[in-house]
Amino acid sequence: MTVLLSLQHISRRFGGLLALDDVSLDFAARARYCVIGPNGAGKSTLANVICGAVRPSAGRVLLDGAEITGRSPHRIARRGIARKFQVPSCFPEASVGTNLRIAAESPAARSRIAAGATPPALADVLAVTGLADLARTTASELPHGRRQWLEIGMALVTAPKLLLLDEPSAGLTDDETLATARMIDELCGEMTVIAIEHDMRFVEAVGGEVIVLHQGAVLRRGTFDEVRADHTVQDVYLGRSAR
Ligand SMILES: Nc1ncnc2c1ncn2[C@@H]1O[C@H](COP(=O)(O)OP(=O)(O)OP(=O)(O)O)[C@@H](O)[C@H]1O
Repeated sequence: MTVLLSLQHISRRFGGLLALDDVSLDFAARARYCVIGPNGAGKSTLANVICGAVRPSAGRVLLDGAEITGRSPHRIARRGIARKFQVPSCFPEASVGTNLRIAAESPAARSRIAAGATPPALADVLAVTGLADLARTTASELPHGRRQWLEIGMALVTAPKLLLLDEPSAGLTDDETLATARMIDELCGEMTVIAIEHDMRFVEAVGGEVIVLHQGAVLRRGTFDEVRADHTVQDVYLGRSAR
């Protein structure tokens, strides 16, 4: 496999608490992953380390073989890691199309183009995010699910190598949850997608590799079926929150 992102012996302490404990993970290019685990397992800290919001106490982060450990979020975004947070960050008074154009002009997008990346056409982004009929709609008028998709679209126009999604199915209807999983399936032809999730229906529908974190360490990684059948995973996580 071609490794896009490599986490090597990552630890992160917050005072006396070890939020990440010697985590080593490789993520392949153009693949999809879901990171699951109980509350406090270290999922957000892992995402924060990847995108530069949190500096690891130990270990290295490599993107395409180049070390990015401890770089600022802006510099990491310019290297091709885009993150969509749970809380929307689009411009509410601007239209869907304008929001996408603003994101396409961002420093991250410009750096990616300068590095030789080809950003997708806005029409393609509107199509893949299911927003083709809503390009002129003001973002604040979008229902929650569509606004989440706009946020994904705003990440896509920066031509990322890696798209990091924080609980992408939170607050979505069942249909929207499945549509988001299908969207990820389409996107991972172009980029790696890592979703931090709680909703096991979504994790199943995404269908990529599942990484289970527990107490800051990787408890298990495998297919959805492998992870679901694992007794330790059932004990620490699935027994409490799966269907
Ligand atoms: N900035 C911080 N300062 C102190 N402790 C922190 C900080 N960020 C995270 N932690 C602690 O690190 C541990 C892991 O937290 P993290 O948010 O990464 O877990 P999580 O798996 O994302 O949990 P959740 O599913 O509840 O969001 C928790 O015990 C949390 O309280």
